Amino acid sequence: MTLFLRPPLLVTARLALSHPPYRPQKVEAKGVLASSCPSVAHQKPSFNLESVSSSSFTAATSLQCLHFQSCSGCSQEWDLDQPRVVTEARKFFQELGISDLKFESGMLVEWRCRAKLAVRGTSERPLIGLYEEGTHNVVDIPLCRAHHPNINVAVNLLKQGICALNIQPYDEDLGTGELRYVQIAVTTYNTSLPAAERYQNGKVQVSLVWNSRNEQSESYKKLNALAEFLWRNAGPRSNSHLFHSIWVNFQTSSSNIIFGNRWRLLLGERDFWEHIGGIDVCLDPSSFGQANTQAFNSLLRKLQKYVPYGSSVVDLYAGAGVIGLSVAATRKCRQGRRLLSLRCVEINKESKLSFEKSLSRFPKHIDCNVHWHNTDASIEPLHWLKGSNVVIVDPPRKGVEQSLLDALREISKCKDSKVPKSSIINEKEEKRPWILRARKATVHVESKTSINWAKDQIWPEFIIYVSCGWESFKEDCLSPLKLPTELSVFAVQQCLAFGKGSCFQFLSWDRESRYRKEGNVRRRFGVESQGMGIVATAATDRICTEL
Ligand SMILES: C[S@@+](CC[C@H](N)C(=O)[O-])C[C@H]1O[C@@H](n2cnc3c(N)ncnc32)[C@H](O)[C@@H]1O
Repeated sequence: MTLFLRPPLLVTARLALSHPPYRPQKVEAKGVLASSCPSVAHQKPSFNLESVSSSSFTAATSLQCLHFQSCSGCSQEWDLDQPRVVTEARKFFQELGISDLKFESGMLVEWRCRAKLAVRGTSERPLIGLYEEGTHNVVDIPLCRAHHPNINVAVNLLKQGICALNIQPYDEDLGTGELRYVQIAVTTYNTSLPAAERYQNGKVQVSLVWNSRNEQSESYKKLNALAEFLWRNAGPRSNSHLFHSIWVNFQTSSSNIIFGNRWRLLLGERDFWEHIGGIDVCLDPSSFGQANTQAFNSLLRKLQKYVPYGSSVVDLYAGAGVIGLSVAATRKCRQGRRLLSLRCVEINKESKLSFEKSLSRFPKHIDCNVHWHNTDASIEPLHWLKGSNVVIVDPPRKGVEQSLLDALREISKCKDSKVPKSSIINEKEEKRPWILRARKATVHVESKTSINWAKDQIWPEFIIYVSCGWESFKEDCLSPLKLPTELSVFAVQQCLAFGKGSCFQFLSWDRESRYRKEGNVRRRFGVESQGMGIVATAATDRICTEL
């Protein structure tokens, strides 16, 4: 019995245009009957090259995706290096007096290293993909061009496992079935390979969202059989080692929330490392991870330069603290200047473990106070802003919460950054236990050398806004900017989603060289830089935002 590990080559005008073909590889599947399993090769291309005028068509910058018409993931097919939102962004910033917006394009296809896909259909004909626009009908996307190719390989193998083992995809209406979603993440961190080969040889972490409460459920045997099927065909002992690990997430809720609270590692390595922004980061499947690894890395490299030495940084919406830690590591001690403190604030308690693991590989010579708090940043926002001169916000698509915007506005209105003391209830007077709990860091590392700085007198001087929602970003950044603010919002990350998050590019407005010429570091970060930069990168995930 043979199975195709790689999706069979689909010969279409679209795919033949520019990118190299997949090489189908035969692997043995022991004891399973896969002959009736569907093959992606049977899909018919819907693309008609003749309908595209030669002048408007450039293979290198076109999506060339078979699923474009039906899938809601992408909304721009041509000129991916000139996303429509860039035009809009230019206009938006020009109206704010910023004309030197730079745009830098990252990978146009195969950039997505993390995907959450719904599993529907039947065991004979599983559908694994995204919802059709405005519906809950799943569109199968086996040849998605945005996905890292190994995500498609994993999906293809998963389909064969579903079919061979008679796994029942989830039925939303009835609440029945076994497999609801799959999250697939690719790590490109493999130091045994030359750097140039790491991306394409990324290893895949699969998380199967299983419709049962726990390991005691009847269907658990089937789940194990599916995991073993994947492992046998593409685990470390197979001809082609694709999988890094296989996890299960138990979820029985009838809501639209993808993940339940219970995660278990079934096979493979627990720790999933990536090297990004100059540091090693560990990302558990339960913690947030950026989808576009390369774009995020590039963003971090830019963002770091905006943080002056000697800063105290608060990273709100921090997830596993990747942004904060990478800033702390790269703004290290230099000529006596260093990052004084880093506080990360994150609502998802699952991110704690990833943060701790990343911290365990944090360069030992970097000495600053590091705190990670598991709480809602919108409760008591002034408490989180106090003591930091740099605020990093990286909110979900809906943008920054009103209470936090209000707090930023309040700070920006205060002369000399002096916020009324009454705004924050002090430690002794605060009676609410949940507020006190939130203020206490869940993870903390104190600096080895005592650092004296007047925490109470430090308030944010500037904000780095990392955004994955253009509409909410516009609203959010207009509100503080309208004010005669002392705050400078000067670096922004924005996902240039062609629709619901497909391709991500970079935009940056960079005054660095001008300021350097002036030789005035203070002005670079001071009240003068009223403008804002925008840097684009990966979005979160697509299904979540559509639900
Ligand atoms: C776009 S992600 C960014 C995560 C992180 N900065 C990174 O790059 O990996 C947004 C994060 O904000 C968290 N979050 C959402 N609402 C929050 C809130 N009110 N307070 C704190 N964190 C929140 C989410 O759990 C998620 O981890």
